[in-house]
Amino acid sequence: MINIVLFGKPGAGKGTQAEFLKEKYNLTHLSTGDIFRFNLKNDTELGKKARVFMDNGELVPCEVTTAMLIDEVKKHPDTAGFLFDGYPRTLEQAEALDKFLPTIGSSVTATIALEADDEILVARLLERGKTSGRADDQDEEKIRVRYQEYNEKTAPLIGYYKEQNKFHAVNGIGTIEEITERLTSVIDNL
Ligand SMILES: Nc1ncnc2c1ncn2[C@@H]1O[C@H](COP(=O)(O)OP(=O)(O)O)[C@@H](O)[C@H]1O
Repeated sequence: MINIVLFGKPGAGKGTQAEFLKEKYNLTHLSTGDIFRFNLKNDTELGKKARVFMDNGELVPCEVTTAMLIDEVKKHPDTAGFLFDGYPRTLEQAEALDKFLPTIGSSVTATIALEADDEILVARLLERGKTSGRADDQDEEKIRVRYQEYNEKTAPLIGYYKEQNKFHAVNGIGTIEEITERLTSVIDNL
C-alpha cells in the first residue's frame, strides 16, 4: 500500500494535482475539505459540527476531523493506497494518523509539499472564489485566518516528516502539467 500526503498552503493546488495522481497511481483520494463541504451541503450532523469553524477559516477540531478521516479510510479496505489531501493539518492529526495506519498494516509512505509564494496563492484563492461558491475564498479576512492557521498549526508538520525522512517539496509554480510531472518524478523515485 502506498500512502501519499499532499501538503501545501491554501490555494497551492493540492486538489487539482490529486485528480491526476489518483488516476495515475490508482489511489483513493481523501480530501477532508471536500468531505466537510459535502456534509455542509447536506446539513448532516458532521456538517453542523464543522460549519462555524469552516465559515471562519479556522480548523475544525481534531477529534471531529480524525474520526471522520478514519471512517473514510475504513470504507476502502481493498485500495492500493490513499492520497491524503488536507489531512493531517496539525501535529496532533499527524500523530493520530501514525497511530491509526499501523492498525490496518500500513504507514505514511511520503509527504509531498507544493510550494508557492503567499502573494500568488492569495490571488489564486480570490480568483477561485469568484466561481467556486466557496465563502472562505471570497473574503480576504477569512483567507488571512486560513494562512494564520497554516503557519501556526500546519507548518510544524514539515519538521515532523523531515525527521522521519518522509518530506519532499516541489515547486508549485508552473503549468498544471509541469507540476504533475514534478510530483510523479518524486513518487516514482520513492
Ligand atoms: N485536517 C483538517 N483539520 C481541521 N479542519 C480541516 C481539515 N481539513 C479541512 N478542514 C476544514 O475545511 C476547510 C477547507 O479545507 P480545504 O478545502 O482543504 O482548504 P484550503 O483550500 O484552505 O486548503 C478548512 O479551512 C477547515 O475549516
